[in-house]
Amino acid sequence: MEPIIAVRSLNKTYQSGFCALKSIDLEIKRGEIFALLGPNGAGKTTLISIICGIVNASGGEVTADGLDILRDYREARQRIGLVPQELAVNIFETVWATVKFSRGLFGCAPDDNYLEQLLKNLSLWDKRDSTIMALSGGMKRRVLIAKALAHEPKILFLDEPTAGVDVELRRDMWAMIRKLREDGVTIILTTHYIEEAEDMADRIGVINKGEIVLVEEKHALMKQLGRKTLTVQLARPIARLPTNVNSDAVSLTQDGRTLVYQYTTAADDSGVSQLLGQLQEAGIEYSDLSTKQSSLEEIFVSLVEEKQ
Ligand SMILES: Nc1ncnc2c1ncn2[C@@H]1O[C@H](COP(=O)(O)OP(=O)(O)OP(=O)(O)O)[C@@H](O)[C@H]1O
Repeated sequence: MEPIIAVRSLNKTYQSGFCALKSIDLEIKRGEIFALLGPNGAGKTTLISIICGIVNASGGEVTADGLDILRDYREARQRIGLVPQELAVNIFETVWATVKFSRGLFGCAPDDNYLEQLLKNLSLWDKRDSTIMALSGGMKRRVLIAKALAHEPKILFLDEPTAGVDVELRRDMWAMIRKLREDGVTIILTTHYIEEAEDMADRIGVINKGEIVLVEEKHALMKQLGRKTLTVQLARPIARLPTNVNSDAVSLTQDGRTLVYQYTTAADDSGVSQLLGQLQEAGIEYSDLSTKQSSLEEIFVSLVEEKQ
């Protein structure tokens, strides 16, 4: 299937001479939730801004829903909704006027029923006659989402949608984003909250210093690069590791009560049963076993560090 967004050899050098994007190639699949992760200044906002037609690229090309973002600017832009990081609305306007104006801006026929439902979904219907100024921070963020969705885009970009949002609202927003995906909207989000990507994304792209470091299915990424730690609680403390256990892979805590073994989840044979067999051979009893999977955060940090 044709990707809904195709980015080819995209470069961006700002007027200052700073090269923010270096030959980016990226395809976004129809209907997916794609999370773009990267440290501060990696180029996430620059990339999104180019796709949305806010910043000009220095080279390369981008299509959205098969339309060239430069040649077919209006049509391509009509397919896209953007929730920016910062408030970009007239704070003296009401919520209702804001979304209505936004729909008109993209040349869509008025549809008050759609806008009513949209505001209801975002728990903003009661606030439709309030000015933006009179809303709480979380409500203002929801207005930005309503504004981005007012013209029924097929593609929604969310630039750090939940930064500075409380836990409850964050959970509501995640649920809403999933619902949009069910309705067929393709979602691209940037985030610093790795748990957000871990929880929601189908695929993850990592960008660092203007380069795409990796693009992968989330599950495959976690499987490939994931590490697991097995902790064995011993029934009685021991002074040193038994000689039949490989001391490169297994360590004993100082109090002699716990063994720690790290292994990769990609390998067919984890080595766990071998270790337990060796303990049995050496006559060492254990009282408990637990395993912990490395988080996406640990994977992400190691990926970015590798490239430093
Ligand atoms: N208008 C500009 N002129 C010059 N340099 C810029 C401009 N806008 C951004 N940059 C630089 O480009 C780089 C990428 O910035 P960008 O905002 O795309 O990063 P980001 O990944 O979105 O970061 P953050 O996570 O902090 O939002 C940064 O080094 C930034 O200083």
